Amino acid sequence: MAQIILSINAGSSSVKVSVYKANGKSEDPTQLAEAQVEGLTAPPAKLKYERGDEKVKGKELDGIKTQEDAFRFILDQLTKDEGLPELNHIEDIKFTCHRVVHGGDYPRSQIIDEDTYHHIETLSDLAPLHNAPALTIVHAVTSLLPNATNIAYFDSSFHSTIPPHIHTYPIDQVIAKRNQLRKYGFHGISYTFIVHAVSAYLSKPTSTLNIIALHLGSGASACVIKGGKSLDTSMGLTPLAGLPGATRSGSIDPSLIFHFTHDAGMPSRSSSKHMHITTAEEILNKNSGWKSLTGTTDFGLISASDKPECQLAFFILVDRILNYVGSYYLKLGGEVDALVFAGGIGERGARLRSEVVGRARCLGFELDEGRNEEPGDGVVTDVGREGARHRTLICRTDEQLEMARGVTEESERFEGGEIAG
Ligand SMILES: Nc1ncnc2c1ncn2[C@@H]1O[C@H](COP(=O)(O)OP(=O)(O)O)[C@@H](O)[C@H]1O
Ligand SMILES: CC(=O)OP(=O)(O)O
Ligand SMILES: [Mg+2]
Repeated sequence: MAQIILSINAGSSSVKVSVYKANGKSEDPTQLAEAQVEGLTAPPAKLKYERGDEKVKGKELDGIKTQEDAFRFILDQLTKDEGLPELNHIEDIKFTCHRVVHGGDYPRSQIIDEDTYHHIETLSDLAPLHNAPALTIVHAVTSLLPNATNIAYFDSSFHSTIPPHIHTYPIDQVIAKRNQLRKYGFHGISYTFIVHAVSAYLSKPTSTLNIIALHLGSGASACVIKGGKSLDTSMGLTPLAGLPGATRSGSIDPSLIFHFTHDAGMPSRSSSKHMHITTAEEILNKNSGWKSLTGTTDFGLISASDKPECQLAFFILVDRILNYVGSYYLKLGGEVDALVFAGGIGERGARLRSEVVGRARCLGFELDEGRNEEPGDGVVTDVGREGARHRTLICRTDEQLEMARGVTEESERFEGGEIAG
């Protein structure tokens, strides 16, 4: 009997679910189908579906507003697809992997039992756009797919190698330790994929790989990776810090919010029994970023528009990215194998890459504009000018595949024992 893995990636604006057939421990699982509901922050949500040659793109969906709605819709689509007989018996779904953004101190993936579930719930306040929605999907899976073992993969785990002088905030350390206030960092499942893909592409062992990686999606972050490990990243205690995003401000002067509204410290409308966020957090997480500047969360539209507000948003992102490229280059002492673009904007935003790399020329990064415009669809593509001092790459990151690999490699750690081919 084939063992089926469902890999579920709940982002802030999308839910992506990939279905895999396991091929034993040492081989990558085979993808059978991938469904994606995107645009949850820019309704109507849209469906993208791929199974073999069958492709649906941009189908508008009514009434799909939350990550849970999106997941339920996708599961229905998958189990009803006659071209996907592997999912006709849902009891064959052995593992469901869930991307959980904030994992606190968890250094690696965990089976989601009652304790883990509640621990993830307590971290919801620190990732208000992510943890609670991911748990609604875990909850749905337990009732819809009772035979599946749920495993959480944490975005924060990859950054457990960040040293204390980088992850410590200069505040009272008694309070910092008691309340676990430090930099955690996120997008780590994506950065793990990027490390493996780029080291294979460059034929360099991961332990010697030095890169500056940019994961630019609805949430955007930068990461400096030294010897294959995270040395620093732009997100912090929460995914709000660092680069701006679709609805997030990114880093601002912390005092700003008290000048913005007198209600900053009051509980927000989004607070619930399990998640407590203030008006300040609500404003900075949900009503800022591209949405507040331009009225759209779609960076593709922003990049293509010559409206002044779109130009402003576009160059704000360019500027903030350069802050990290410059400082991370220093942190690597100039020993950089590549600058890597990933995530929806990083992979599809030719104009953004061109503006960023053009300004990083003094560091030795240069683009081949032709390849930048039409990079093809390999997992890793070199878009740098031949002969440039450092390479510039695009990596089509795949968080679902990274989680599914994790399951097949470590299946004996999880309930259900060794994975079969
Ligand atoms: N051609 C494009 N140029 C720039 N950005 C794009 C383009 N196409 C899509 N995007 C942007 O990619 C972002 C979504 O990235 P993705 O990584 O899929 O998001 P998520 O964080 O939800 O996983 C959206 O802001 C979308 O507008
Ligand atoms: C951590 C984070 O911001 O994730 P996403 O970009 O998927 O919202
Ligand atoms: Mg994402």
